[in-house]
Amino acid sequence: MMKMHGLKDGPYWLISYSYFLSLSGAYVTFFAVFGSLIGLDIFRLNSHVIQFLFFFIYINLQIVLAFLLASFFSSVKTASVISYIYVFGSGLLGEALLKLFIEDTNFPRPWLVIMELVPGFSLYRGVYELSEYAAAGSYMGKPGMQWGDLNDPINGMKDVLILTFIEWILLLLVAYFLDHRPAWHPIFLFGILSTKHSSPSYKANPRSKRVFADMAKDDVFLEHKVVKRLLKEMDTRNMIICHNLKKVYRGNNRNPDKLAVRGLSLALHKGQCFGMLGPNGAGKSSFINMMIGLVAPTCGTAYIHGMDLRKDMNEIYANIGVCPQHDLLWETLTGREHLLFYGRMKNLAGAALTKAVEESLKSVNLFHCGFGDKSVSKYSGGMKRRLSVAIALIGNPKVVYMDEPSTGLDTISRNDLWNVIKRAKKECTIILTSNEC
Ligand SMILES: Nc1ncnc2c1ncn2[C@@H]1O[C@H](COP(=O)(O)OP(=O)(O)OP(=O)(O)O)[C@@H](O)[C@H]1O
Repeated sequence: MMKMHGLKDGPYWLISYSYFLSLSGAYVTFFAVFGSLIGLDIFRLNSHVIQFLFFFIYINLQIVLAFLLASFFSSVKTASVISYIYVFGSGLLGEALLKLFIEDTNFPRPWLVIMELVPGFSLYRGVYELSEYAAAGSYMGKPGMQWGDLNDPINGMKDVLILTFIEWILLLLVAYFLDHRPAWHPIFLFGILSTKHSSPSYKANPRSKRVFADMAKDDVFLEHKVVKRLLKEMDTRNMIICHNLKKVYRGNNRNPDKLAVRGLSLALHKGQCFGMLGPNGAGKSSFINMMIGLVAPTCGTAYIHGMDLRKDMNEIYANIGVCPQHDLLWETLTGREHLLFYGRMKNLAGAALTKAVEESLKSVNLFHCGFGDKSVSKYSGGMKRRLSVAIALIGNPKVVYMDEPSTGLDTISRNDLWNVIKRAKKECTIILTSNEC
């Protein structure tokens, strides 16, 4: 969601990574300090440098694994269940299986290293070695594992440190790579093949054909022609051109495929405000979601000021503003803080940012009576909607998408909102949807 407001991949990764690293770092430090204070030998006797290295590398590996999981699972619940199974499973297996193999001197060492490729097992091995050295040190009145002990042939810590470090770097690259999904990635290819496979299975039912026949009015054909001419003349600059944009959701559990957007062609100039009216399920959100890169079109494309939806989404994000169907606001932040945050993402800074935020608050009637400085939890539905519109408009985007901006508003709030939109359309192109005629 942050991406569509202009947050670039690099800062997003850096912020998320730093956040999880500081959280896990604080957690492990607390354990180590608390453990030392209550006299646990494992923390007290072993070299602090080795402990730091081991836990530091391991938490980094754990974060990278979480990033990797996130690119495979779209559902948070599935990802959480899999993570819990993995954590408990690897812990139990470590205790029941790996421990036996570590203590069996006849068990081939290379096999142990292979098993420790599973991060949960390498964690188990590291903790096992630290506790063994601490116990021996305590028994003999000596320190636990020290730097020189890493060369001890029965000490598995050196292997663990090397393995986890290599895995951290490799998996970091894989996670970053998967997040960007280049076209030739095997998983992506599988996606293409399955889409191709499923596309022919889509058959428009006779009823939907009839609907199309009803809708295929002269102005629709005219718009198709205009788009074709513009594309032929390569005149896509300063315009929004949708060319035969289509969305089919693949059916699952024996449900048929669902045609949500049927080959939409459209040409819009700067200063135009294009409204899409239609009942629930007409495909309005699917169209907006394709235009803001949330879902990929099944076929067709769109050009936003010459940038192709299929290839230039990152550049497009920097030029669009989005007011989603449901307000995505932080209840604890004020309206001003929201606008400062999103303004910075649109590359505004210093006096320009302060001015833009003030003007923005005034334009949506949140400036007077100090509402801009109250937390969003105190806002009414209409005020939240107006703030979402202000967020979409900040930073002078070239195109603004608003998905049902007036839903749930009373007549006065709705009039206020239309006035805001009317003023804004002088500077940009606005595409909005509504199910109220
Ligand atoms: N992810 C999805 N998977 C399958 N079908 C979907 C998906 N998203 C939307 N649809 C279906 O596509 C059709 C169009 O949905 P869409 O949300 O685009 O319509 P809408 O006009 O925006 O309606 P609403 O105002 O209720 O949001 C609907 O029949 C909907 O059930």
